[in-house]
Amino acid sequence: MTPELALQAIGWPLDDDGQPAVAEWREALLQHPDARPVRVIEQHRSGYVVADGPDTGFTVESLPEWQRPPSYKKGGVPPEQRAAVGDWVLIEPATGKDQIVALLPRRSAIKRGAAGEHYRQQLIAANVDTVFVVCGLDADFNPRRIERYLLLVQGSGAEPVVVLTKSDQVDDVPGSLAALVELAAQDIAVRAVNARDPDSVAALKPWLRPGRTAVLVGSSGAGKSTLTNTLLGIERMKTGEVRESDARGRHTTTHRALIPLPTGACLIDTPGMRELKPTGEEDVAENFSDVEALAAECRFRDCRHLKEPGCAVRAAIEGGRLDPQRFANYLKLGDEVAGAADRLAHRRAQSVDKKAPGKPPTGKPDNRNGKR
Ligand SMILES: Nc1nc2c(ncn2[C@@H]2O[C@H](COP(=O)(O)OP(=O)(O)OP(=O)(O)O)[C@@H](O)[C@H]2O)c(=O)[nH]1
Ligand SMILES: [Zn+2]
Repeated sequence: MTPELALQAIGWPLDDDGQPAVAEWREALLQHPDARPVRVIEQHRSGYVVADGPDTGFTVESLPEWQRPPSYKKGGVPPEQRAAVGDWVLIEPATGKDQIVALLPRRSAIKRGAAGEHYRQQLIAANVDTVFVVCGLDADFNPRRIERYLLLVQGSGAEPVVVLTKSDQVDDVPGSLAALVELAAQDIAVRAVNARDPDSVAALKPWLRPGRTAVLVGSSGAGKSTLTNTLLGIERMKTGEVRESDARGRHTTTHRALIPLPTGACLIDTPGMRELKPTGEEDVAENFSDVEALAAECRFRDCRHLKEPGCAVRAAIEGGRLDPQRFANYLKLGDEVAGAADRLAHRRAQSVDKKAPGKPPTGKPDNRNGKR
């Protein structure tokens, strides 16, 4: 594999003349004749892990101005202007590690609001061509959640494609598609697939041409790992089995940030992209009213649905009326939301402390009674 083709396999938009298909990138390469492009696959405080092809990864020194804390006003660079996963940077040989000398302009940037008192943006992935918003056609099917994801993708520069999985498990696929009819009206592609079937998943190939980068987003159990496996043609990632001993939802998938596909495209898999992290304000009960209704029938009010007698939830699972995976997911999301809610409450308590009367004024307008 030539160096150019190795780069293409991890998303480099290679043109017929061997140069990148982005004019600004060509210019940047001309300005740095000793530099070569690499893609960021991991971001750390001390530096970056980058790749120059499939199955490579090495650390490089970041630009000095990216190492200063964001609060450092003079010469400090705000976090969203520093390289993130998916970014292309130019590196030059230096004593010790190679050194980043430039960040190539982003073709797209997927961001989300970070939970917290102060509004803060978080860059999740850069230079993504396609965001597959994955949603099951089974009980997971939720047009409102799809809209939430689409909102995240909107304005990023990446194209959203809604992928409805588990088409083999439901009778009324047209009915679900009808519920998304407004999306088609907005020119957003919607594809129903059986994520386990390569022929069916082939419907996504138009977005997986060589040099293209895609990400899969969607809630747990939507079928992202299954889709990835089918696209890879091998059993690479562990798909979510019920985590009996680990119902608290530890991730079983082995993490790898850049996954080259046989089609010539690549997938970026960052934890932040796999799911929208709950902010702590979500109501899990709303999404799992079936489980909540069952739980209300358990003999003990504080039933944890493990081995307690008179547990209506376990009875429903054993009787085939409740999908154990759905229940496992209910526990997992419940834990996530509870954890996030704790952090949120903690942070709010801290900010109340700071604004407690008696402290010297901060010079900022007093918004003690204002709404957040
Ligand atoms: N029959 C059928 N089963 C599917 C399909 N897509 C996913 N599944 C099953 O649904 C379950 C969850 O799928 P995963 O691929 O693990 O879901 P995920 O989105 O990767 O979930 P997390 O790793 O928790 O984020 C697995 O048992 C899959 O085999 C599909 O199209 N058809
Ligand atoms: Zn119970």
